[in-house]
Amino acid sequence: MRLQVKGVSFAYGSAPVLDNVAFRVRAGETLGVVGPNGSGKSTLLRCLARVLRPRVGTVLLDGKNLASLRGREIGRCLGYVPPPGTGQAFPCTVLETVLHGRRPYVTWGVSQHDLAVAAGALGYLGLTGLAERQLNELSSGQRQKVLIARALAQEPEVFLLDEPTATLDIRYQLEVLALIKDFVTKQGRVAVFVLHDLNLASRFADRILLLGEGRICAAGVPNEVFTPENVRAVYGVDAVVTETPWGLQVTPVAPVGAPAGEEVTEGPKAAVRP
Ligand SMILES: Nc1ncnc2c1ncn2[C@@H]1O[C@H](COP(=O)(O)OP(=O)(O)OP(=O)(O)O)[C@@H](O)[C@H]1O
Repeated sequence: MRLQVKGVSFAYGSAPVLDNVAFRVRAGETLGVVGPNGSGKSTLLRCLARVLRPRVGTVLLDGKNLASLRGREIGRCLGYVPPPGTGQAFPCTVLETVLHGRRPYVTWGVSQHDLAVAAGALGYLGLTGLAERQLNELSSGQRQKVLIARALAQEPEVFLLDEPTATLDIRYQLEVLALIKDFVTKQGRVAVFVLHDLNLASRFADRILLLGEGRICAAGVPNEVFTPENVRAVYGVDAVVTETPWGLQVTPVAPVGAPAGEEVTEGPKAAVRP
């Protein structure tokens, strides 16, 4: 399954938010969408998830216009996890919520296979012991894991995850992104995730899209995108970028224009101001 975004522009009313955004994600690839607050990341993901309709441009899945998908086909193609804190927690148990991810496949009743897939997703996220708990009685991180488990149970062609790790502890930040990357790579699917953590993005995204004010400022593999110049230009932050065995380490040092006293006085200064 290949995702192709062609010239997408979007405005809330008269306020433009996305301007001519275009990119492709190949089967088996993960794309990390990064950028400052308000740069349009969530809006882009909502356009891909069909929550919003782009004013201009098209989104194609294997050449098929996303706008033409109907009914169950949408659920089989797109697994969308909204950012933490979005919407109400319904009066459902954890298991019921995850089973809801099987809805695009269920014809008459829930099958043993559906139950096994849901149980597997609960197990991956360490939620098995919480299966009978009410969703609205969970912590925000636990609730986020349930929504990720529901997307996993959905086995979609394209995962769309908006800040999936924002409320997760460091263990599950690594586990969730590794799990999705592994699934996508092995099954030839696609994942697009919005992340604020540039280090996680560098580690788990094959390619990066750096958004600034609704436009693509840089795109490519992490080494091409996460340069001190790009971080400075888009975030207004001086940063040190170092290579580690686990991907790039982007260390924000100081906002551009900060008083001299707030800057680092030791370390690889040459990388901060090349
Ligand atoms: N429902 C809405 N109605 C009007 N304007 C909106 C709406 N949602 C978002 N916006 C505006 O659109 C712009 C992009 O918002 P968006 O949520 O896509 O940014 P983001 O990059 O995801 O930001 P953040 O990192 O803060 O989550 C912002 O200026 C925001 O104020």
